[in-house]
Amino acid sequence: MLEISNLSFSYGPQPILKNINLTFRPGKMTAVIGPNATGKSTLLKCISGILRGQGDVLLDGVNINSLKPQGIAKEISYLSQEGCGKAVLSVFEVVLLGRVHSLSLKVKEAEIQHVLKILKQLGIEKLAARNICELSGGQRQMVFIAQALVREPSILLLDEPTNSLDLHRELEMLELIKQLTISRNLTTVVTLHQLDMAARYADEIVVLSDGEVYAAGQPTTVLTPDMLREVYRVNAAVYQAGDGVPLVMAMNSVK
Ligand SMILES: Nc1ncnc2c1ncn2[C@@H]1O[C@H](COP(=O)(O)OP(=O)(O)OP(=O)(O)O)[C@@H](O)[C@H]1O
Repeated sequence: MLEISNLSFSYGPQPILKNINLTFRPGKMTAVIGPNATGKSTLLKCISGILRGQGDVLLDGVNINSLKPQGIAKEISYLSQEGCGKAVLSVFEVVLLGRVHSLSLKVKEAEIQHVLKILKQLGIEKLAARNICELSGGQRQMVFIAQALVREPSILLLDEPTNSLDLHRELEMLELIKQLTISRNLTTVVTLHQLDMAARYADEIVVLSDGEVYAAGQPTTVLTPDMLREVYRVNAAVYQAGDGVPLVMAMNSVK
């Protein structure tokens, strides 16, 4: 279980995260939503140990800041929004780097098979020998997701994982993340801007507003016209799909 207790963080004088308290459970996928610049990425960075705030991030009761970097890397996979820079690496090598905590100079056959399996699972095995920087934005995104998954973490943190993906790939990706969350009992936290996708795939939704938790709970209780007006400043109706999943129909921005 992942617990965040009284977490606050600031880059400078302005507080970005303000006294956040949340619990994320194994086998469940949580979507963190909210307008731009409300602190979603910062929250994931604090959970992953990249940033240190005030308060506690507890993994099964252990403060992650007390773990060594290898210990954190073994438990937590974090997919950031940042790109690959200018690295001259093949797709295979990029994904293999996801196993860095268990690699030695001579790469074992089992590690190679691990990488091949995840490439196949994501349908990107044909890209294995390509240079990462020569791929399209969507292909690159798939590779970094493969890198996050190949680590076999217990906590999976994905910052806008469906960025740059077409609609088919987007659905495929969220279905895979959901399926892995259940089958591997992962504690999965994703930031998303697509509210209908959050409603369909997340077990719980956390709404961040100006660095604070505005609401947290099941999609049907969190996605309301009031929340959309107050947090997103849009007038919207919320319908129900045939299977009961909320559907957000935004109508206009609130002036
Ligand atoms: N490295 C940094 N140094 C200073 N300020 C930063 C830094 N990174 C982010 N911020 C600021 O912190 C605030 C929250 O940023 P963050 O990236 O967490 O928001 P977000 O909710 O993920 O936004 P988006 O939906 O646009 O990706 C913003 O005001 C941003 O400008």
